[in-house]
Parts: sequence; structure tokens; C-alpha cells
Amino acid sequence: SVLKPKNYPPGPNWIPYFGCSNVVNDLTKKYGSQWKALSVLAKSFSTSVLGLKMGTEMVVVVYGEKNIRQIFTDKEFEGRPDNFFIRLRCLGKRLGITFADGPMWREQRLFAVKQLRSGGFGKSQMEKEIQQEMMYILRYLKRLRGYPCDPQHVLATSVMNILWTYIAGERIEENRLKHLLDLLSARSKAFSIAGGLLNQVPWCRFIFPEMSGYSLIQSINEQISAIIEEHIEKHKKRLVDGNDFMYSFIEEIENKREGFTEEQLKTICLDILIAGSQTTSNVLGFALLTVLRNKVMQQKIYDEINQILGDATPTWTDMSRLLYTNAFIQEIYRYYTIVPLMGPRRTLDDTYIDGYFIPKETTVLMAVGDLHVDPRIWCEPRKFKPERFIDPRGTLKNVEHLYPFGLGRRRCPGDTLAKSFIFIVFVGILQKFKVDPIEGVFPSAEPIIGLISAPKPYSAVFTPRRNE
Ligand code: HEM
Repeated sequence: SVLKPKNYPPGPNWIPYFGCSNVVNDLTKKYGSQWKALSVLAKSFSTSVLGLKMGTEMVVVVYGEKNIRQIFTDKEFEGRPDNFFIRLRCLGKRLGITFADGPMWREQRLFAVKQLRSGGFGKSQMEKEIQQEMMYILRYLKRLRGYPCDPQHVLATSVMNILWTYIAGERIEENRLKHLLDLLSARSKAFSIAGGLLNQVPWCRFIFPEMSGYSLIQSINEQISAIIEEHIEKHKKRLVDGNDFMYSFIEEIENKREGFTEEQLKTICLDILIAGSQTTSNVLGFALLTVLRNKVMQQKIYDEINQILGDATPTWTDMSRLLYTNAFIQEIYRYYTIVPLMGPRRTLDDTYIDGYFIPKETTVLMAVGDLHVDPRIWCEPRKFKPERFIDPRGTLKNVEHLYPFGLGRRRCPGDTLAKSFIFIVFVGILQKFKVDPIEGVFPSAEPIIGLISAPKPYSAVFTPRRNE
């Protein structure tokens, strides 16, 4: 219908079949990302709750800290949409964690989080794995002998190895890993061709299967699952040492626990690889890009590391001792919000946001990217200023307004892993290397914003601080 529900949030008018997707798509082309387009649209309607209809689906985009916190915490926003696009993402079924909801999601999420912890993540085991990966990165940079490189690749490789160790108990073999990274990056590109989070015109896949990106996504999903499957088989034959996520899960399958199937295992592995790899390496990519562009900040960070850690290998607990470095990383989380448009969520009941009526089965998105530059919270929000997080008493402040990992029951279950990895690897690199641009030319600080935000490809020169 083109008639809006009574008291539905403000937004463009609707036409049959398309709702207002034409308006959103035109703006997305103009502004280069769905997130920016929606932000402009919300401003043009002077609203902090934007009401849309994409194809046949009602979509609401939420702005402002109070409203966003409501979505994070109220139970009726806990669902995930169930449409063609989401099913494509989950190998055709509603499995896994990221795109499941209800009792199955709760149980699987709890199981995965528990395994993450008992597998040592959040504890010293995880720290050791990360430190070891950091050493690999340092060795790689040293071997370059000052030859310029794009750090993005070695960072992505390293994150993938950590995730793979958690899932499948070992570092992944070099060629397989390269293939997997290529697949994941092709996958996110295919998603932007297919229209990101909000493509609600699934029938277009029959008319333009290649162009719409759908068949590409499907083929990529199958290839990634094939790699995962191979490792499940290896575990079933007990060919891997130790005690990893796959073993724990297979044990539940063998015990015939309800909801524990091989399909489910495959989807959860896929969820972890997709949710964890590019997000984590992009934060580090932005952090290195920022010190590369800012000599003064880089020197301040180095001086702090040098003074407090000296030559000692960084640990997770050093975070509270390295105040400026920590504030710098918080500012990276704020300034380059990796997931600027969080969700999608699905309302499980009729509800209200800011006085507006939101019907059951509405898709809800949270504009955390806008919240992180909201002038009501941040002074000079468009400036990169680590000091905004430093309290004169020598502690961090204002971090309660930062939501890089969301909040509430659907909050990122990988946050501890991601934060430790980012801190330890960043400090480890700056402790041993000076990061400089090539021949003094600064690469662009402007991010590329698809489903997640990424730095534009850039190269840097890594010069050892001391001759070892
Ligand atoms: C800097 C890195 C990361 C960022 C910025 C990030 C961000 C997020 C955010 C904002 C959400 C919540 C979305 C919502 O509220 O609907 C989320 C969910 C999720 N993340 Fe992360 N994440 C990161 C790293 C990781 C890692 C390393 C893993 C795996 C170990 C991971 C696994 C997941 C999963 C499985 C979910 C879905 C949770 C659910 O729906 O219940 N993420 N992430």
C-alpha cells in the first residue's frame, strides 16, 4: 500500500511496489553511500526517526543517542529481518548467529560466546595468540627493508589467522588463506553492487542475475563454505590437535543436541569470518593511516610506549597504562565508525520510538555513524582529537558515548578479541617501526563506505626504530 500507518515517522512519499526506494537509491548514488544518503534525507525532514518503505518492506532509520539506546536495549527490537536478501546471506536458511533470532539465536549465541571464553579468548591464551601474530607482522615488515607496502593485506591475513585458530584450531594454510581473503573482499563488493542492506526488490535477481550481484554472492558463499566444510571433515576424522570451536560443536552434533547441525556449524563459522575479519583489520588500517598522516601524534604515541613499555611486548592490560595511545584508538573508533549504520533489526511487536508508531515486522537501522559526530555530544566532532577522551586526572572520559560494538543483547560478541588484537598489534608496530608516507605524499583520509567503512588502499614505509 502507498498509505502510511497512522503516526508513522516522517519520510518521502511511497509509490506502488517500490515504496520510496527510488528516492533512497538516487541519493545513495549522489552521496556514495546509503548511510550518508539516509542522513541527508533525515535532515531534510528534520526528524530523528526516518520512516521509509523499501519495496514492500517498512524500514525505519533511527538517530540520536536516546533513540539508538532504546533500540539497543528494548526487547521488541531484538529480531533480525527475514527476507530474500538475508536468506541469501545465510546459505538459504535462517541459521547462524548474525541473522537468526528467537530461542535458536539465543542458544547458539550463548554457546559460541562460551566457547570463545573457554577457548581462552578474553584470557591469556588469546593474548598469546595475538602476540604471536603480532610477531609475524613485525617480521614481515622488517623483511621489507623500507620498501613501501599496503599494510591492509598483512593485517587482514593476521586477523583471519586468529579467527581461524579459534574456529578450527590452527593457522590456515597460505594459499587457502589468500583465497578466503579474496572471497571475502569480493563478497563485500558484490553486496554493494546488490544494494547493500536495503535492496528489497528481490525479483530483480531473475531479470539481472549477474548485474544485481546476487549470483556472484551465491557463488562466493558456496566457495567460502567449501573451505569451511573441508575443515569440518578434517575434524570429524580427528586430524586436528587440540580443542577448538569445531570440536565442541561436533560433540553436540554427535550428542544429537537439538538445533546443532553441520549446516548450523557452517553458518556460524561463516558469521564469525564475515563479522570479524574486515571490521578488525579496517580499524587497524585507519589507525596506521592516521599516524602516517600525523607525525606529531605518532611521536606522542611512540614516546608513551617507549617510556612506559620500553622494549617489553605489549599486553592487554597495558591499555590502561598507555593513556594517550588508548585515547587515540578510541578516537579512531569514533572518527571512523566502522559500522556506521547498525542493524538491521526487526520489530517483534508494534511499538513506539520518540512518539512515532512503528508496526510489528518493521526493519530498523541505527545511525551510529551520525551519533559519533553529533555536536550535542562531541565538541568539534569533525576534528580528530584523541585529547577529547583524556580526563585531567589521567583516566579516559566520554567513552560511554561510543558504540563501536553496539550494546545490549545483540552487542558484538567478538569485541574483546577485536579490541585486544587492535591494541596489541598497533602498539607492537609503533614500538618497533616509524610509519611514513612515500616521498612525503599523504594518502587520502577519506573512507570508502559500503556495508562497513574501509580506508582507501594506501602504501606506507615502515622504518625500524632501532637496529636489532
Ligand atoms: C573492530 C571490529 C568489530 C566491530 C566494529 C564489530 C561491530 C559489531 C556490531 C556493531 C555488531 C552489532 C550489530 C547490531 O547491534 O545489530 C556486531 C555483531 C556481531 N559481531 Fe562484531 N565487530 C567487530 C569484530 C568482531 C569479531 C572479531 C567477531 C568474531 C569473533 C565478531 C562477531 C560478531 C557476531 C557473530 C555478531 C552478531 C551478533 C548477534 O547478532 O547476536 N565481530 N559486531
